[in-house]
Amino acid sequence: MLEAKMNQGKDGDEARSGEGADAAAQLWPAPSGSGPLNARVSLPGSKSLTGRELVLAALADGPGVLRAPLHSRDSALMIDALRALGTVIEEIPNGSVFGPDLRVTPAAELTGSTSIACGLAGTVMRFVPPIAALALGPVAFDGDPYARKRPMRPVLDALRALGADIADEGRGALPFTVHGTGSLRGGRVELDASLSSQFVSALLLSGARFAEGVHVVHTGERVPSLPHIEMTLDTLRARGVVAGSPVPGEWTVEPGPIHAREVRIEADLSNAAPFLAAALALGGSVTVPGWPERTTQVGDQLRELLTAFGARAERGGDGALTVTAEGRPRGVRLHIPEAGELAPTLVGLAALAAHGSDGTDGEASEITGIGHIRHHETDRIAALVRELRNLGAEAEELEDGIAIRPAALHGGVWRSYADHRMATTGALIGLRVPGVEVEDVASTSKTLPQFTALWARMLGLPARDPGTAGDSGGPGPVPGVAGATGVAGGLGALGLVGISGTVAEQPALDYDPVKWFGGSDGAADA
Ligand SMILES: O=C(O)C1=C[C@@H](OP(=O)(O)O)[C@@H](O)[C@H](O)C1
Ligand SMILES: C=C(OP(=O)(O)O)C(=O)O
Repeated sequence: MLEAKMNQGKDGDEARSGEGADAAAQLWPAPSGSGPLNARVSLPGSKSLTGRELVLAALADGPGVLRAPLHSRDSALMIDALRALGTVIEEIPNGSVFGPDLRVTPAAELTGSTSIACGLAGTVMRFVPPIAALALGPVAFDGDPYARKRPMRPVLDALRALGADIADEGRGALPFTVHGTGSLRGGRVELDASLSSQFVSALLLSGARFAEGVHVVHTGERVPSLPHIEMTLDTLRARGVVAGSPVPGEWTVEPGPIHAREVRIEADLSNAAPFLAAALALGGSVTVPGWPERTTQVGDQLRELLTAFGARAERGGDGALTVTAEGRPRGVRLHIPEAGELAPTLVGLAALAAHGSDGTDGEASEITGIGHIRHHETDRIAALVRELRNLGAEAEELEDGIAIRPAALHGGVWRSYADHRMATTGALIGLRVPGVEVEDVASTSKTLPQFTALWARMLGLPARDPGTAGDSGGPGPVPGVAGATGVAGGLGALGLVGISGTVAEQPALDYDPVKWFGGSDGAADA
């Protein structure tokens, strides 16, 4: 059994007490401990699959059902967006602690004259505008403060070229208004997707409903996160749509019906990353059940990626993946343009490899091919380097990655920048480094509202009563964050962080897309 102790932050109770305190300013003392772990962690549904299946169900030729979907801030925003456009989405109780199934009844005619909140969800801000173009009437889009900095120009320009009328005052970013006319011509369009694969997925997901379908031709250098485009094609084909990639860098979707279906959403394998990585941080094993035999989720690459750090990864006959390790990650050299979503966890492991077993015998690492993660929930390269240095790491920004040299880590505040994967990376480092306090752990509600409770369960710590926030800290819900609402109601037993959590203003980072990508195409002004 793990010997775990709770880190008590410097300002401890004082920093956490006070009704209505800003959740973003709260510090969550990351539990540290000594292994070995022997844990089994079940995870809710995939963000990327839930988002796609919601969109396709809303565009389908009849009512459909999503079994075991994700319920989180991102999926709640997607549900709200589709409802605003006339889709009926109802909950079907299923007894799961992760929330109900969903019945989706497409609108007879998509309706505009509404507004859509994107939060910080790339999937909502990119996947919904093409649907809005198919609705009748203006649809105004906006999001969290930082969402206005995420690149949108390539997908907005592509939609215009396909026949849409979009007003963005030249920003190439949120806020903008799509003036839907009820239909879109579609056809061939060129677009630079080097900043995000979501630009391509956005056009493909709605493409079957365009009069001429869609043929997307990528014009830039590398397209990141290719498995996510493969996932888009896969979900389309499963609904009878003719979709493919005739040559690398080009994708086609034929016009035609998107068939309604009942679909079971796989567990989120990217959200498995920090949990499986914990086996490398502390030693022992962590098992995630429900690991699909075949999947388009990039999280499946964790089997190889964690092996590179020195772990063993085995998928058992029962469909559970177990990662086992000795309790000290090795240094790595990884080039992972496909797996940017996993990068924060892998960088966290690299920092622990550099720390070594006692801060004196660390190994260097370099993780590259991830320049596009500067455009995720925050500039993840700058944010990771800044927070690692704050804990004593020798970390350096590369143009498309991060280099880490051996150095002893120490405790301190780990800022999250409203980024769920920054928060979970702080928790991972805190397992081995006492005294790490994660600011805004509530940001994990973006894709995993149960993060702190599942983390506690993995460590054999009691999950706190949701009503006792503000005490000595630990893996309970975050004080000052609204309780579970809407579709996620009733998950209190897991002590989840509310999905309607406070939106955090992020500390300023030197976010300069022009500097990093040599052109302003697709990037909002910093
Ligand atoms: O389509 C999707 O569901 C996603 C695509 C990827 O985006 P990028 O291509 O911008 O990396 C990924 O990182 C993101 O978390 C989810
Ligand atoms: C990049 C991510 O999210 P988004 O869908 O908002 O782009 C992510 O979840 O790591």
